[in-house]
Amino acid sequence: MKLVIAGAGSIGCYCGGVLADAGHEVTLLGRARVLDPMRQNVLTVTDYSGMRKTIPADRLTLSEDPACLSNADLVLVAVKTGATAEMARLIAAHAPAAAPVISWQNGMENARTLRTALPGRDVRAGMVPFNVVPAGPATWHRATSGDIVIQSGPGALARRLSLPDLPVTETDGIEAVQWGKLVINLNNALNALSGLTLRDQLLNRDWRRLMADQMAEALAVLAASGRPVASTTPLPAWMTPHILRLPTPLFSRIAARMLTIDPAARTSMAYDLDAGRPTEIDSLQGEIIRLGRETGTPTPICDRVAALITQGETGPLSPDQIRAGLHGPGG
Ligand SMILES: NC(=O)C1=CN([C@@H]2O[C@H](COP(=O)(O)OP(=O)(O)OC[C@H]3O[C@@H](n4cnc5c(N)ncnc54)[C@H](OP(=O)(O)O)[C@@H]3O)[C@@H](O)[C@H]2O)C=CC1
Ligand SMILES: CC(C)(CO)C(=O)C(=O)O
Repeated sequence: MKLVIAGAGSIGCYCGGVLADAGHEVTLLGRARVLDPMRQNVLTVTDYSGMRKTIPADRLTLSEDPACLSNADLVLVAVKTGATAEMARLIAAHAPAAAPVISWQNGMENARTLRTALPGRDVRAGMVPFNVVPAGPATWHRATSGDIVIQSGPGALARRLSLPDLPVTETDGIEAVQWGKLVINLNNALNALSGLTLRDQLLNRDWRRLMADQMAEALAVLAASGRPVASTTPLPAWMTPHILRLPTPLFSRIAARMLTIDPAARTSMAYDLDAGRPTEIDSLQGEIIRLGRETGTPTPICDRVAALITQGETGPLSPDQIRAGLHGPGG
């Protein structure tokens, strides 16, 4: 299949590399600062289990020119939320109308944005559960596990994309899966503000309590608004806050898989915050805050975390420093 990855960054380069290695014709549409090191060398993708693949540049099409979208049988969108509207405009201008477009992005609004800009096209939401971090020039490392899920539709796309190293499944209930992922992604901002790796954050009970309280707040909002939530981890969504609050030795035993993380892994928002790039806070905490207002459900922790990020706080902060600014029941 001819795949154009619209947004060559962590997710795009990792998944693009694995798909190209398996024989797909992959085009990476991205920035010169990302593509040039690949042109000079190879694309390397690695994972937590020791997998390592090197894909020579001549096995890929690397382009900064959106006209490369005209070559797509399928477009996989992997830009950050703030860049989706512009990417949607480029897809509308260049990609064949028959090429399905799948969002491999976090948050609820990306597929909506793409659908609005691409009326009549097969636009699907998707969910990437795992973390990918840059690990050197032209090298991306998958730090956690999980299978990609896409919204079901014609063309057996999941089967055609799925690989042993990159399983992809389809679901009729993608909205619930996306909400389940959003609840997990609320930690992106806490991780960014903590200055810690995900593993060190998870091994600290004060951080886990704050993560749990924020997650419980979001689950209450989603229940009040009648939104479906499907867990994207081996634990049911409602149980996760309780597990997070356990003492560390018990948590480490019960949630061993949560801790199967590369020691250096941090959330995608941590990289954005460190680099001074816009964050996805409005499509993560922002979604919960908006639904909280609609349903009259308090969201003090999401309010506080969103305010810190929006005001330009870069941390590192402690859980107590974050709680210190809380108003209402979470404080
Ligand atoms: N990283 C992760 O572990 C995970 C990320 N996700 C989600 O996946 C999505 C992508 O995240 P991630 O891979 O981390 O993002 P990155 O920021 O690493 O990659 C996106 C890349 O796309 C580039 N880009 C943006 N607009 C264009 C354009 N018009 N033309 C060409 N290139 C463009 C960006 O450049 P520039 O910065 O210059 O705009 C950037 O290099 C997000 O929604 C994220 O939440 C989901 C699961 C895990
Ligand atoms: C870390 C992970 C996989 C979950 O929060 C993620 O989605 C991200 O980094 O954006």
